[in-house]
Amino acid sequence: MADPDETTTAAPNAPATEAAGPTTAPTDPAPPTAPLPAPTVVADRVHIAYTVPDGLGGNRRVHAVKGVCFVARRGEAIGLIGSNGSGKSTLLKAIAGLQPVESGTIHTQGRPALLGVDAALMGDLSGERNVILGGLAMGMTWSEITARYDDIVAFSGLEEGLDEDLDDHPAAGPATPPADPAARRRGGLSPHPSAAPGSPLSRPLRTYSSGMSARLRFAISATARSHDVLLIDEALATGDARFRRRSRRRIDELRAAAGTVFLVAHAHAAIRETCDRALWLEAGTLRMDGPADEVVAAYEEFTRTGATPPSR
Ligand SMILES: Nc1ncnc2c1ncn2[C@@H]1O[C@H](COP(=O)(O)OP(=O)(O)OP(=O)(O)O)[C@@H](O)[C@H]1O
Repeated sequence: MADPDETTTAAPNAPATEAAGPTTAPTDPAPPTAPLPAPTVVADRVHIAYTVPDGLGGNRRVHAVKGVCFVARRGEAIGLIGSNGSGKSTLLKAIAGLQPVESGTIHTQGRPALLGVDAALMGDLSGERNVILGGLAMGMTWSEITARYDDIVAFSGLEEGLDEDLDDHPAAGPATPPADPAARRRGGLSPHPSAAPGSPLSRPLRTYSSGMSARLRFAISATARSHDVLLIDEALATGDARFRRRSRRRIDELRAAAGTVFLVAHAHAAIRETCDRALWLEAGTLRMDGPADEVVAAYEEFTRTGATPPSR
């Protein structure tokens, strides 16, 4: 809203001739509101249910998402928070088009990409092979993966040392010799990638800490290509502060490229740092939609005291 004081303080600087009569401000003191950025995802009364065996030979319906409505716009980073089993991952999968809705609709603009590599990555395969697998799962072509492989690995930080992010403070030396990119190229990604022996990327994914595999997953999705709608599930939950900063920068870049980012994370710091808006789901229902700080604070209050915000 325009500040009346501010409007009047402009008048003394106006030329005397103009000051004598009714003044016409050179610019409108209350310019028309800028048009809202274009919607990228519109969820309209979305219900999603699973059918699961009831153990008695019949089936039981699990109503995971109940009548959720929201509009996401270009340039937004939206956190999804809520208790375990509240429907966050289900909603994310539905936005990605991987989970049918029972009723209601989800319209998406452009091409949504879920960090769907959770399902696709395989514990017995090396990190390097999982980069390829994850890239394919993200819809990249073979040549796109080859072209971006080094970026993905660099972003993950896995060749720099396991739990160090070397953005700001290079460690004295990595825990294992870094893979020689030239050697890896000689080995080629097709048909058999070959990370240097001893590199974390040569080890099976199941030997990674949860933080390491989270980094790899995030690196695959975030580096893969620019997305109109990027959906990230828990990727930032386990990264250390420096990795989170790097991730946040990347999310900012994606937003600057006019995409929309959805992030599911139990770590509220990640939501606060990364998102400007948050949706709070509880037992499948959208409890609150608003500025990330406010929604996280209300959710934290709820988890402490059971208090819920006034219904919308
Ligand atoms: N494939 C499935 N088959 C049957 N029920 C499912 C399936 N996936 C999720 N559910 C159920 O749907 C509900 C919502 O689950 P969902 O994983 O979406 O919640 P969430 O908020 O992401 O949980 P968390 O925070 O624990 O990851 C839960 O009751 C869950 O048990």
